[in-house]
Amino acid sequence: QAFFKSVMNAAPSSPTKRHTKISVIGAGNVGMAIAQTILTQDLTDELVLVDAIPDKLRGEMLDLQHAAAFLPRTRIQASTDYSVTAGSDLCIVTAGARQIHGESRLNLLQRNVTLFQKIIPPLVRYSPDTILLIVSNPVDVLTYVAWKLSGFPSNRVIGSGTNLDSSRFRFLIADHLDVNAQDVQAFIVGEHGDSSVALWSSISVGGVPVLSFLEKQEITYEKEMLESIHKEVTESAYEVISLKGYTSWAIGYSVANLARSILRDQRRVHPVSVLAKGFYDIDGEVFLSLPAQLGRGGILGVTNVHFTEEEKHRLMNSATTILQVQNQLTI
Ligand SMILES: NC(=O)c1ccc[n+]([C@@H]2O[C@H](COP(=O)([O-])OP(=O)(O)OC[C@H]3O[C@@H](n4cnc5c(N)ncnc54)[C@H](O)[C@@H]3O)[C@@H](O)[C@H]2O)c1
Ligand SMILES: O=C1C[C@](c2ccsc2)(c2cccc(Nc3ccc(F)cc3)n2)NC(=O)[C@H]1Sc1ccccc1Cl
Repeated sequence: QAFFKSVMNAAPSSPTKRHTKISVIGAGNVGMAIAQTILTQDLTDELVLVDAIPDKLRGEMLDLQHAAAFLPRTRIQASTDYSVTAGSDLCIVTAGARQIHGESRLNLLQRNVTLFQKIIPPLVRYSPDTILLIVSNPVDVLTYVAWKLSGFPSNRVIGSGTNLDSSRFRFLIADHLDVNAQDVQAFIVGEHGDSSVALWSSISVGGVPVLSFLEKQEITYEKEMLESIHKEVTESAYEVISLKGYTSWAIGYSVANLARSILRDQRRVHPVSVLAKGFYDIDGEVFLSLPAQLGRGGILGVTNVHFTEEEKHRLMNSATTILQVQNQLTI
């Protein structure tokens, strides 16, 4: 029998709310942290998990479904068959091969390119209008690979880039100054990881730029303090790896934050990996992180932020290095 008596003239569920579907490819440490955060924050109507290992995939799906009593209603599916991703608004790619002990980064990269050759075409085939958000490392090169394999316009291919680097940077600055990290704005740009570039002019606390209004000697101290904090961003990543073997929670929250800006058309500015060709004298087809506005159409624009000559030089170096790596790939 009906559980509820039908109510006369009950309004249909709001016809205006757009149905959203997110697919997460790779149900590992990172993919599951992203999936869990998306569910907790009620970011989608449908969540799909794809992986190459069927038992792990079904186990993760059942375990998340069993939390339904504590979560906003979300349809959760999982399959090794990419048809389950059909009609996705956003596809988040975290699939990656694990580094074999002693394996070169280039060899690992080529193995990940081979993985992408199997992952990207079916995602595109089943969701031709989707936005691709790449997390797998090396993320800047793999975002370029996804763009090439997808044939999508570059505004619909985004790399998480230095989004995690910047959020760690914001935490460390906030911790140093004993303020709330949400009141710290700071952009790390360029290449994700060890060679990233901290944009000093972008750092502000409670809307007050850190380096302005300081006397010259104070600026020197502040810059040395910020340089050491920037170095600690990388050191803390390696520390987490050495302590727990992987990272998950920070990348989970940072990527879910990108998904929110995209799917809710927030038009917020995030440091993410975009096709940098044409910006700051970069003329190669290379993806690097720049402060970019995110919305329902993906990358809506790239901010015209001021770079010092040194920052431009370091960005150019990263572009050259990445282009050299890309030229050695078979895509
Ligand atoms: N960009 C960043 O800031 C950032 C941060 C942390 C980790 N990462 C990267 O995220 C990636 C995943 O990290 P992890 O800790 O989750 O690794 P993991 O090994 O736990 O998960 C990777 C998953 O990919 C799956 N997979 C492999 N081949 C596949 C295929 N063909 N189709 C679908 N799934 C496939 C594996 O089965 C595994 O479950 C790594 O490349 C890592 O470097 C990036
Ligand atoms: O990019 C990663 C992947 C990594 C990591 C940690 C130290 S070096 C890389 C991570 C976690 C688990 C697996 C892997 N594998 C992997 C790493 C690099 C690569 F090129 C391919 C695979 N990486 N974990 C992380 O938190 C991030 S963020 C980070 C890493 C270095 C400097 C600065 C930052 Cl903010």
